[in-house]
This record gives sequence, structure tokens and C-alpha cells, in this order.
Amino acid sequence: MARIAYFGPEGTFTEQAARALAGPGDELFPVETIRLALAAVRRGEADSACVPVENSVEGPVPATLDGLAEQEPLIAVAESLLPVHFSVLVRPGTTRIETVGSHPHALAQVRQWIEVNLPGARTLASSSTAAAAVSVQAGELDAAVTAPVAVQHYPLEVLATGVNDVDDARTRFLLLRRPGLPLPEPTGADRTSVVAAAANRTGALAELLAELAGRGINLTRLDARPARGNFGEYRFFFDFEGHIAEPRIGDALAALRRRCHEVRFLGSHPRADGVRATVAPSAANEDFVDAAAWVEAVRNGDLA
Ligand SMILES: O=C(O)C(=O)Cc1ccccc1
Repeated sequence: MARIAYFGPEGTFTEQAARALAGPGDELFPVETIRLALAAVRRGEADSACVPVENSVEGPVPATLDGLAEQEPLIAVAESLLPVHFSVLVRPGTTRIETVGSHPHALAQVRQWIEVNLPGARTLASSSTAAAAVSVQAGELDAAVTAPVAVQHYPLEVLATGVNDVDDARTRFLLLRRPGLPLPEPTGADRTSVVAAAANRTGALAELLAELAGRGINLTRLDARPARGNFGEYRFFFDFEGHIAEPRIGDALAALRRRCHEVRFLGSHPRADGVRATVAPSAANEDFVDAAAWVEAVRNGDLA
């Protein structure tokens, strides 16, 4: 039985993702922020943490990226992809809506709906969608933009559902744990994540990308976040197809390690969408194994 900390409170999208990722008998508990969820794992209070990492409309979740680049390393061992449809919850009997709260990612995805349906309402950021529901319950906000399940957790009423401006919006969530245990087995439909700090000079990022492209590795995400200490210095977050257990991926990671003063492996795990890695001609794992065996043989004087 594992203890899983998730970005709560109850009724967040992250809780749904955590339930999808949990095994039978696992115990889930909410924490208030993404930072606290990661801290619970680092301190050993949880075996793993479930947090959002990227959204198809709003892009990366900065708190997760920064939280993974700093402090003790954590490793992503699984992911979940959830459709995100939003509801608007109010206290029963509400007639006037002057304030609407939610997680900034949620507010950004319902702007048009609010402009048309709640003109003049002020939008206020909450730590999560469900935290906004708690504030509505407490009378601090008039309405909350939440996951549809939130109404099951709070004594509120549904004013509207399906209020998202973009259909088919999806969010990807990670299950993270401390290093030290075996990685998930490769499946052929895997994702590997790393964060690297490259030198601040011409072509540094292009050179890293060339290391991946040259090995026929398909990138699935690239984000830059400020390194914080030094204005103008960035960390690059790479997600790409493949698993560190594969020779071509190991080879690429070794090249990133050579080129960067800081590289952190963030995990290799099966993709939630099951999409299998595309492999460019002459970049299959067998090609790498064969080429390495040939070099070894030549070194040993076996082949001319
Ligand atoms: O606040 C939540 O419910 C979360 O889990 C974060 C989030 C916010 C908006 C879209 C997807 C996830």
C-alpha cells in the first residue's frame, strides 16, 4: 500500500488523476500546493506525489517544472492524461456574481465564457480549482470554476457546465517518487524527461537539440524556465519519446551530460496515450548496439 500526496483539496482535477494512477489499497491525501506535494515525498511523508505538468491549452505548469529542477531529485514513474471540462459552482440561491475564482490555468481556459456570461465579474486566482470552491463556500467568492466532480465535495450548486472555451482540452499529470527504486520497464511507448542548464552562448540550445535529432529522437515538449540565480540564464526541460533503458536514449543522455554543466534525469515511463516511439532510419536501438559492437571489435583488433 502506497501513500500518495496529491495537489488538493478534494475535488481537484489532480485528485482524479491520482485516483487513475493509484493501485488498489493505495491511500490518497490532499496537500495545498504543488510544492507541498513534492515536499511530502522528499520528506518521506508520502511514497509518491501526483501533480499536473502540462495542459494542451495553457502549456506547462511552472510550479511543477521549477519544483522538479530544484532541491532533491524526484523521478516520474507514471503519467495520466485527463480531459478538462469546467463547471461553475455557486452557493445555492446566488443571484449576483461579482467575483469568480479558480486556478490560473482554469481561468485562462474559460475567459470568453466569463466575458459573455458574467460580464463585469472580477476573476481571482486561487491555489487550485477546488480551493476556489472552498472560498465560495466560505462566502469569499461568488463563483468558482472547477472540475465537474467538485460539486460532490462541496455544498454548492452548478450554475453551468462545459464552460471551457476550447473543446478537447487535456492536462497531463505525473506520479513522482524518490530515486532509488528500479525504473518502470520500457514498453515501446515511453516518455523520457530531463532538465538541463546549457551555457549562455550562441548555439548552446541548438547543439542540445542536434544531439537528439541526430539520434532520430522525437521531442514531445520543450520548455524554458529562468534558472533564477542569474538573470538571462535558463533551464531547458526536454520530454522525448523513448526510455533510458534503450541504447539510443542512453547515448543521447550521455551527450547531454557531456554538454551541460547541470543535467537532471526526471524519469522514463509509459506514455498515457500509448503512442509508440517513431524511430528514424539507422537510429533503431539495434543500429546503436551493432555500431558499438563494431567499434569494440575494431578496438580489439578483430576487424580491419
Ligand atoms: O486546480 C486543479 O483542479 C488542478 O488539479 C490543477 C489544474 C487546473 C486547471 C486545469 C487542470 C489542472
